[in-house]
Amino acid sequence: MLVGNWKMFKTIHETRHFAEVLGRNVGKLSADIDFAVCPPYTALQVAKVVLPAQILTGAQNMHQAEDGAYTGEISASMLKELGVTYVVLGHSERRQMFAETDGGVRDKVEAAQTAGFVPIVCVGENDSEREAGQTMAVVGRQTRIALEKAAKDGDKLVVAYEPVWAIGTGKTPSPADAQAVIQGIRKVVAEVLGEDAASQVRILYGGSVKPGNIAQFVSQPDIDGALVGGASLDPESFVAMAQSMTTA
Ligand SMILES: O=C[C@H](O)COP(=O)(O)O
Repeated sequence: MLVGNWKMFKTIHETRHFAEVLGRNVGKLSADIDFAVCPPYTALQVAKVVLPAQILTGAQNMHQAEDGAYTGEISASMLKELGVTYVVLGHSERRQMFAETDGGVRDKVEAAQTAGFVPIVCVGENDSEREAGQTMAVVGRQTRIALEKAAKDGDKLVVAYEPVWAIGTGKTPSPADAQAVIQGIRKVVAEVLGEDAASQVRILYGGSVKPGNIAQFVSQPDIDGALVGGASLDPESFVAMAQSMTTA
């Protein structure tokens, strides 16, 4: 699975251009890979209309309430109308800069699944937690709490392991280190949701993924794909990553 998280980049006009370029390159995309892009809310509609059908869309966040006085927030029913398939939840930028909590992510996961979306739950340790040897404790806690109210169906869930220190920095863990953490996350999914869900759930790696390094991550046995920020903004780079995955 290859997911582009565009963060606060791309206008409607820029999204249309990306989608048109991908449309011209659709023959290069393997049918064996699930593709998605997660544009800003304002560009979700044009992305859905112009992207090739093989590329699904995702939102970058969602409020857990059905509606209400929540200035600046967006609900599941609003995203439904936009044809969204996935919702990224608990991204470290939301945890760090917008005070998202483990319990809040758990409530959003439940609300997103109830609405029929597949949540992409992000977990990851920061630099000091890593240096203190707390990586598995942190991602284990984040995963366990996020899934407390989740469906026991691995097809309805994606988890993304994104070490905070690797996001947008050009630094990455070794593929073996990423594999070890993701294997640990899969064990936590098994504890919370059962073995069947753990074997079905897709667990992605994210953090400074590029066309030149994606193959070494997705060729690891427990890594089912990548959640990509910066390198997903350029359509040629998106296609190059898809092609590297095919040969991995
Ligand atoms: O959601 C995506 C991640 O934050 C990774 O971002 P990056 O590929 O720019 O490091």
